Amino acid sequence: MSAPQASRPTVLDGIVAGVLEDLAARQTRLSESDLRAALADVPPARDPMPHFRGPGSSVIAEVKRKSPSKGDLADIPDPAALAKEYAAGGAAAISVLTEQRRFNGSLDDLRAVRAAVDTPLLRKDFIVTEYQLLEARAAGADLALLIVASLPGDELRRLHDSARELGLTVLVEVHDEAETERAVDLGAELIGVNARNLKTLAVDADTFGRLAPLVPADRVLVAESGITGPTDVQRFVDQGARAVLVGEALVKHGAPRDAVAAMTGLKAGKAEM
Ligand SMILES: O=C(O)c1ccccc1NCC(=O)[C@H](O)[C@H](O)COP(=O)(O)O
Repeated sequence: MSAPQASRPTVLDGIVAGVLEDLAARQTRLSESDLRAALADVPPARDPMPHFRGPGSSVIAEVKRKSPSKGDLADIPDPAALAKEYAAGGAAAISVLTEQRRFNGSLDDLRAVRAAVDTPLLRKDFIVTEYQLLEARAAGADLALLIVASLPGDELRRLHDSARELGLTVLVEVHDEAETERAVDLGAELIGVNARNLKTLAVDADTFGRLAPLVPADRVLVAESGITGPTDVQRFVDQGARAVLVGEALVKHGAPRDAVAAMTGLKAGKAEM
């Protein structure tokens, strides 16, 4: 009998490996106890849930320079200026990609955006340790992303509980049926369905419609990736999304404030009218 084949590392494995190397370097500069001490000066996290549960679609507008699937998207020399445009357009939250190697983001971007707007902020990264949650809160984030695919076994619950103890709202991201079941069992209040397949990086717009029925109605569903404009948003709202997370279409748009405004406040059922 031949030995079992080790499964090949996925795109996600590669990203997380780089994230862990960069994290180790930061941890040598700032100990976890010093980071915890710094939290004493940070105001409490904002709660984005009332906005998401309010009438019409909410937009989580992303600051995203680059991605593994598309390469360079936009320069964004001043993320704070872009965030102000998003806020003026009515974004319910702003997502800042802080991963450096593949997305060209940083915690400095998050801090700059925090200083510029009062809108709830999401640290969008590949979070696999409590230290990264502490960094998120210390930089002024109100939400943190946890990707179910990168958190096996008890890790998901452990980090979810730690994030909640820090006052962070958690966006729990799923890609398929099994991950959705784990998110629901966890009791996640905010569940993001990411249409981007992490093995092929292709976006499948039907993913949301497939997974949404598996999520109880008391949870808030976010549709993520590949959303190009109000027509896409309307389709996801009709399928049960309360919010959409949009990166590429906004960073490439000449008028991001107007683009956010056009995606905000859409109500289920409008598409049939
Ligand atoms: O964007 C990628 O190529 C990517 C690849 C691997 C893991 C994550 C990736 N993106 C993170 C995101 O989830 C998106 O930035 C977010 O959903 C916005 O997507 P889009 O509107 O399509 O830029």
